Amino acid sequence: MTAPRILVVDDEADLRELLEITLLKMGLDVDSAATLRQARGLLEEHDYALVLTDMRLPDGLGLELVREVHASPKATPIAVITAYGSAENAVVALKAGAFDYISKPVALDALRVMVRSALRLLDAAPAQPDGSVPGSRMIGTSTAMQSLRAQIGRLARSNAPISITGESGSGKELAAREIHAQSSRASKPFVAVNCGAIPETLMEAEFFGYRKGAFTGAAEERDGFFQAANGGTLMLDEVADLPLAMQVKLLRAIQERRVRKIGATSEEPVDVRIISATHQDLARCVEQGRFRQDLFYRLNVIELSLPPLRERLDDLPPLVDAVLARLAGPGQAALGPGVLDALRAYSFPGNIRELENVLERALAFANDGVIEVGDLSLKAARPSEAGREAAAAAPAPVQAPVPAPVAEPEAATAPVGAAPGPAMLGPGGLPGNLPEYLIQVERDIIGRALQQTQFNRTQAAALLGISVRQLRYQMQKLEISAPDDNA
Ligand SMILES: Nc1ncnc2c1ncn2[C@@H]1O[C@H](COP(=O)(O)OP(=O)(O)OP(=O)(O)O)[C@@H](O)[C@H]1O
Repeated sequence: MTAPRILVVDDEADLRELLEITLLKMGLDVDSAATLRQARGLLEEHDYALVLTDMRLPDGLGLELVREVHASPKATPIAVITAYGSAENAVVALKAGAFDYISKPVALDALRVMVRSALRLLDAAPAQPDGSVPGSRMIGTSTAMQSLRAQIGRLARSNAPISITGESGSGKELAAREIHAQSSRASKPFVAVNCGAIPETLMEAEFFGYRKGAFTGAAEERDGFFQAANGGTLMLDEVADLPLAMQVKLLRAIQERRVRKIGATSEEPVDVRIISATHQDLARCVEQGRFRQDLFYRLNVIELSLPPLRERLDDLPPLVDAVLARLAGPGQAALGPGVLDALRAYSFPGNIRELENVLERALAFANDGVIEVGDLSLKAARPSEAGREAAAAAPAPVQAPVPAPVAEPEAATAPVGAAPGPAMLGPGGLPGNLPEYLIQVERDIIGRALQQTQFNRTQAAALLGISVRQLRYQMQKLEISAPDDNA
């Protein structure tokens, strides 16, 4: 078997030699070019597992080569070597389709890590003609989904930071998992962090870890999210909720690709691909001074936008089938007449997660596994135009809005917004299980505050006399999520 072949493009003879020797020692074949012209000639003649190019060459910019190689059907990964401190160049190259970048002076360890990562792409499972990938949990064949799949396939072949936007429950985390699973990092961990749910005082320790004895209670050395995701992907969910002080530290970690545990004297290298997600408009957060421009620039290298469910209603039937099969077993549940139309007419502010919750609840009411329109209990909040028409045509019992649980659907989720009922009280009117009862009381109160404020978390927190961060933390803990967030 022939060794994978790498093309090094650099006009500095010393650096070229250093790169050649390092790659040869890794058991790879290496070709070298000192100019764009030579590189183009070699690219026509051979197939490469990776192209590694300097940004400035005597006859043009490495960026031109990035664009050409990225646009070519061979889809060869191409990485750039950037001058020290020129973060802008790195971002421009990643936006143009570079697989990754490495800064000068070239750290050989980091170079080896990057090269191995590119080589793993050679073994990546090829997508089906419709863009789907074996083992994918992502359902849907609508035009929007096809385009999303194609984008995911392309993004999986790069290490560039991605910023995923989309309404709550529209599949941002699933898309991030999919990118990871199709990438050269698939065998390494995928770590998802909800930035809004970590108390501010614990953030640094959670992200970067700590040394034993670094602070009271640090009985053992502990890794943070960065170390846990090393070699893999770190998903920063609800990234807009990061406090400004933490944003500075995060930017440094991303730029330097190194982190320092609390209490440590030295930094350690980390190789992590960052995917961030938010349902907020990050650019607006920057305008409002709530999010740092420089971090936004680093995270937002490539944007992936997820369409809301109501804009891809063609996916509703396969999604419903898949959810019912998962909840009830294959072929064990079905929809009665008019149910699909009623679902189509609903606006699904909580998107696919809400669809899952609606069907789970409906199944509980359904006779013999057949869901009727009346079992759906669709919310009255903000129905779409079509929704209003359908509601007139097929009146379903409409309940007050109920926050949807955030946990995986298979997790047990008590209904929120319902006061703890007499069933929870034992002899003498005392709760038979105090902790359970108190959890239920808290869920009820938070649910009511959210309903009263139309799910505006800032107002709900003010009503309850707690901070928004505390509210988010409690919501996460108690598995409460608002179908739409106005906070
Ligand atoms: N295309 C899809 N096919 C099948 N299931 C999906 C799809 N998209 C999302 N889901 C399911 O919907 C639920 C919500 O998805 P996910 O958690 O990825 O959304 P999210 O946008 O990250 O939500 P949030 O904004 O609350 O963080 C999950 O159970 C997920 O598996």
